[in-house]
Amino acid sequence: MIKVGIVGATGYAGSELVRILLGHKDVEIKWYGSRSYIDKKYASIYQNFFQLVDANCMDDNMEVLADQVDVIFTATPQGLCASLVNEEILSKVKIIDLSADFRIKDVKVYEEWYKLEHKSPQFIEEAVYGLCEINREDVKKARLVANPGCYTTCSILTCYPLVKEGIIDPNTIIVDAKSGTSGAGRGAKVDNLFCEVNENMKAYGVATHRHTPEIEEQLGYACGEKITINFTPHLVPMNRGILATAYASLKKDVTYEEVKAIYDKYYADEKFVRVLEKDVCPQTKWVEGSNYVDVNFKIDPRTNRIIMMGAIDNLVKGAAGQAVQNMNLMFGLKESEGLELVPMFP
Ligand SMILES: NC(=O)C1=CN([C@@H]2O[C@H](COP(=O)(O)OP(=O)(O)OC[C@H]3O[C@@H](n4cnc5c(N)ncnc54)[C@H](OP(=O)(O)O)[C@@H]3O)[C@@H](O)[C@H]2O)C=CC1
Ligand SMILES: CC(=O)N[C@@H](CCC(=O)OP(=O)(O)O)C(=O)O
Repeated sequence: MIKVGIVGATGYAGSELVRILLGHKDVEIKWYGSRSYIDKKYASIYQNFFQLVDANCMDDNMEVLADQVDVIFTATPQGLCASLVNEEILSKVKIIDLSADFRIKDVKVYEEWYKLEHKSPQFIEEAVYGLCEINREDVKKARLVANPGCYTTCSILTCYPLVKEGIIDPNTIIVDAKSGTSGAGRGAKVDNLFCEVNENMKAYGVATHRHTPEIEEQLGYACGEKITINFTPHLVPMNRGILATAYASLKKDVTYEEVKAIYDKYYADEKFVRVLEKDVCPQTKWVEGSNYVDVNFKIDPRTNRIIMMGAIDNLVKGAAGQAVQNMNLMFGLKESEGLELVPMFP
């Protein structure tokens, strides 16, 4: 059995890790880390785990944790993993960080967009960006994985094949994305109160959202040049789900069949990416509770642009599910172990 510790098990991403890992046949959760609930029963915080989890919450002492487990998931605020990790810990355990601390290769870009000083820049280079469909072979060898952001997972996988194949001009990409409020975590914030979110929709982080450089960096690797894009997130009155609609100019005339063949080239063998049938638009409800990414596209001949669409569950493929997918690769397990979750509908 693989022994797992979760730092930040009491957050939304951490509790989703618990939900998924309880159904994973090769895993035993040894450590339910928390800052505010140390020594409290984990199942008293999330009663959905009543009679399923007997453990108490523990602190976030990674030094101690590293002697007791094989892998640590850090599902904690930005900066925390970088402030706790060190060479001794990394020599004993694998780390999958759900925050952004090791996603961006240029530390100056990270510090500028996150308004934080990076506490462990020495590990940035070796960290593998854990988007399994693109970096699978590197993830298998990694001891530190930077689990991608939720909007970024959805946006990158939606656009990746057409950027990689040079079908679209990547500098014309505009991603318009919507997220449910669980994307903002469990912490109390006025912006996420019922009256602020219910029956409402709002853009935020316009031209400043920190997922912008992450999308630019990864799509930049795909086309082999630095790119800039527009990314606008919106908060919508749902618990879970992200829908990304991306617009870009086509570099040449292409038919539906040609573009479909490109998506199929990259995704036909990918268990968790479903390229939908012609004219079917992805919906968040069709992926809810699952690790799937549903994608599709439509060519608009009037504007010579293509509209690419993707949907994920932000807590599963956008966070905990992808983290477990990474763990499976790192430990040589079946990539989909524990993740064969059928989407919930309605
Ligand atoms: N929510 C989502 O959809 C996604 C989240 N992520 C990332 O995952 C991480 C967790 O997000 P999310 O679960 O939403 O956030 P939450 O606010 O719901 O949870 C944060 C967790 O971190 C713990 N924590 C906070 N501060 C500290 C600290 N100083 N030391 C130790 N533990 C601490 C909290 O513990 P306690 O409450 O017990 O004090 C809690 O368990 C973030 O980096 C986020 O960006 C990534 C992709 C998607
Ligand atoms: C709705 C909402 O607030 N979503 C979060 C993104 C969550 C995520 O993916 O977080 P990290 O990249 O920070 O790990 C936000 O926009 O900040």
